[in-house]
Amino acid sequence: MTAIQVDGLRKSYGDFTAVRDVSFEVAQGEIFALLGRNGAGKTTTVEVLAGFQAPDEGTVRVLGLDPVRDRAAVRRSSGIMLQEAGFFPDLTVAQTVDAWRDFVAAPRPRDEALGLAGLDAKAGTRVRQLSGGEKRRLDLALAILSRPDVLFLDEPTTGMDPRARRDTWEVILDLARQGTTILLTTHYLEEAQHLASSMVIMDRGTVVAGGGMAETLAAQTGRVAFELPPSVGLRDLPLPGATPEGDLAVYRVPDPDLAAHTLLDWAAGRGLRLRDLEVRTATLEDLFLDLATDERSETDSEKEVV
Ligand SMILES: Nc1ncnc2c1ncn2[C@@H]1O[C@H](COP(=O)(O)OP(=O)(O)OP(=O)(O)O)[C@@H](O)[C@H]1O
Repeated sequence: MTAIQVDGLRKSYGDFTAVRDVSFEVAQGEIFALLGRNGAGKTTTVEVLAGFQAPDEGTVRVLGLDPVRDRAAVRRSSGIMLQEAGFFPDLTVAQTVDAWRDFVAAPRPRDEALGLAGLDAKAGTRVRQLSGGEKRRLDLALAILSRPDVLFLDEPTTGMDPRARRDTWEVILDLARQGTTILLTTHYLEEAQHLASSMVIMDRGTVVAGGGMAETLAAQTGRVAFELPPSVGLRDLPLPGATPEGDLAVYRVPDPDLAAHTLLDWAAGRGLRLRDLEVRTATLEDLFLDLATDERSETDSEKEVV
């Protein structure tokens, strides 16, 4: 079943169009990543989905409901963790959770929410004494208080140390396993690759890539790089298509393992060593950087025309 549906979304601030013709769907229980550079339109999209802003054009549905028209029902079944939460600095963590519990029907017990967010040890600490990463955890504790069916997480692990980030990933995966649909934005591409089964990449308000995470990455080329042995030229190599990058010969190929085998066999037959050999399947970061490069070359060619 589709939990989140965005179809032809457009949202402007005055003359500036922040989101243009954005469409995607998120299945129930799925973790979906909304990716893009600063200003791409991710937060705007999340705010429309959460009913904080009305779309200018297009249709948005959360659990089949219109977040603006059916605002109360959408609020009841969704949780949201935005980038800047307003806390009362003098309340303790426990008092903050208790205050929020008053606004939620059938909330989780306080200790359960704090436990899930990894904040048990901080219950008695005043909010103003929390670190940046701990504040994000408190945000998460509040967002999951109502056991939401749909959870919007806007950069949920910003400011967390690597351990806390991994712990938070476990919480997010656990929630998804229990059936929660999760839409997250993040600048940590490793995080998106680890958590999400589908994604879209936005740039300047539009979707520039998207689909299933595994399928999208499988369609990307991997990389094989090594230092060219002395007195060997690119043309001597057994596979065509190598490009020079400094001292390295670099292949971008669909099956980097196979290419590496061929190259190693060839080198062994000649008593050569392939120093600094690196064999990598494509990562989300490669895709992201490739898109950025394409865009730069587009801009360059536009400049040439002008
Ligand atoms: N209230 C507003 N008024 C005017 N412009 C806005 C407003 N909110 C956002 N924008 C602009 O809309 C664009 C998209 O912003 P948005 O916050 O959705 O991007 P984002 O992808 O979440 O970026 P980041 O990764 O930096 O959080 C930006 O250029 C931003 O300056």
